[in-house]
Amino acid sequence: MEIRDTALSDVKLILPRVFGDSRGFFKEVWNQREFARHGLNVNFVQDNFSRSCRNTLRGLHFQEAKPQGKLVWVSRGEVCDVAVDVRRNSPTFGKWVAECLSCENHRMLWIPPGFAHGFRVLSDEADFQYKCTEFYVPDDERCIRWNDETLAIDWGDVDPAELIISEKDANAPSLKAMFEV
Ligand SMILES: Cc1cn([C@H]2C[C@H](O)[C@@H](COP(=O)(O)OP(=O)(O)O[C@H]3O[C@@H](C)C(=O)[C@@H](O)[C@H]3O)O2)c(=O)[nH]c1=O
Repeated sequence: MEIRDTALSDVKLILPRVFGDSRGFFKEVWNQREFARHGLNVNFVQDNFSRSCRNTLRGLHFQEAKPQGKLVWVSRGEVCDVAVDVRRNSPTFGKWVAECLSCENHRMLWIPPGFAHGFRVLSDEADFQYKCTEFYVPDDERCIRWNDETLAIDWGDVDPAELIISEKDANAPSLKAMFEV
């Protein structure tokens, strides 16, 4: 398991070792000792799985009082995954990183607490899995508009009219409205 820095150094790109053979492949997706070796001492309490069709966009989501760290990967299909630093006093507040995660490239992201997260599905369908360091607290959940003009996230080549977005996400406030910045 290789753990690399991204443009936002607290967000890590994880490259599992993939053992392929005539049956298929094997990989470890989470190894506490490997994470700890890189200074990541995390305690996961919830595992999530979502299935989405092409051009579904989920996000951007975070929890305010009980921020969740997330280890995310794709077990079928391909997504453009985005993490946004929303830690108020961070020098990189409002900066984001995007990474293409797929069942082919085996890439995973570690998104620490204090980041908003979202993804767009690039394949016909995508199975998205993630481990969380805090339980889901619906009242604590916050959403930021996916096409916020301050963030200006590059979601790739897509007609916004073709995106499939929940009502909650479509009505999410801007970064400015959320943080009064
Ligand atoms: C996230 C979540 C949702 N739910 C329920 C609430 C709701 O009825 C239904 C669908 O919820 P949502 O529409 O919020 O699902 P979704 O838009 O997939 O939410 C997820 O988006 C990605 C981008 C994240 O980063 C996640 O942390 C999570 O916020 O599932 C749970 O029971 N537990 C959970 O942990």
